[in-house]
Amino acid sequence: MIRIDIADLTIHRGGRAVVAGVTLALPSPGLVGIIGPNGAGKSTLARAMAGQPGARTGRVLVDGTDVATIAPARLAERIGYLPQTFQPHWDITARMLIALGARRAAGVPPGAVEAAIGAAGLTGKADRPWPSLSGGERAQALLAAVTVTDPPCLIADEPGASLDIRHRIALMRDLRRRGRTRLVVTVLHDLELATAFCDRLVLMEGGGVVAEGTPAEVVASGRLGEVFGTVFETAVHGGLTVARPAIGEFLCG
Ligand SMILES: Nc1ncnc2c1ncn2[C@@H]1O[C@H](COP(=O)(O)OP(=O)(O)OP(=O)(O)O)[C@@H](O)[C@H]1O
Repeated sequence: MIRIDIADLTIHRGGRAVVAGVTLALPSPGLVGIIGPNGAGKSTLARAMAGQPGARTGRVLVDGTDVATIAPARLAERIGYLPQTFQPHWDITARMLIALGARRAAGVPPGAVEAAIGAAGLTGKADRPWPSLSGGERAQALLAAVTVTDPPCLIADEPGASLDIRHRIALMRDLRRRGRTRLVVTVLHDLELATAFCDRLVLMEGGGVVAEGTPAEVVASGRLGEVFGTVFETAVHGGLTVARPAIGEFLCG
């Protein structure tokens, strides 16, 4: 189990606050989605949670300890961070990347790399040069490299961006399963999947948190349409509130 608390966090980039006075409590377990329009500060917040050093005011606490004071090796064992983009400029294969990921933590069982390759659907492709993998295959390999150690906390920035819909749904199911016993924080642009699968949502705009709670609470806040500048329709499936852009409104308008 792990707990991340963010206390009045402000991060400046390019002379302005791109994360502005954010206070959040993220207790484990659970799947938390960070949503918001482009430039809202989601990735900057996710990186700060993962311990990226840099000038800031306020604090990110991991189990009550300021993340800035935790040794990198210890942090790597506790938090797996999947960046939005990753472009190796050396010759690497998926197997090498996943094996490197496995070295972040002690006690990773023998066979974990092979199992992760299989679970990521990369059997037969794991020894190919990185550039020969498709965008979706690379995304699966990256996620496997981060989750191979089964960290108590996974922070993933748009992990499904290059996946087709079947794989995106499979990914969300996997994150939700992981979120039953771990803390999973993921930046998401697909609001339908975010509202359907996440336990909690954090809606950001202009560096601040404008709504936070269960998907039903965030939808009920009425801020989604305002923040994204679009019209949403909501549906309730089996007690879950799912929001999606009302595409029909635009086709007819
Ligand atoms: N080094 C930097 N210098 C200047 N501005 C920066 C820097 N890093 C980030 N920003 C700005 O900070 C804001 C927040 O960026 P961030 O990547 O956190 O947004 P985001 O919500 O993840 O966006 P997206 O959905 O487009 O990925 C953006 O306006 C970005 O241009």
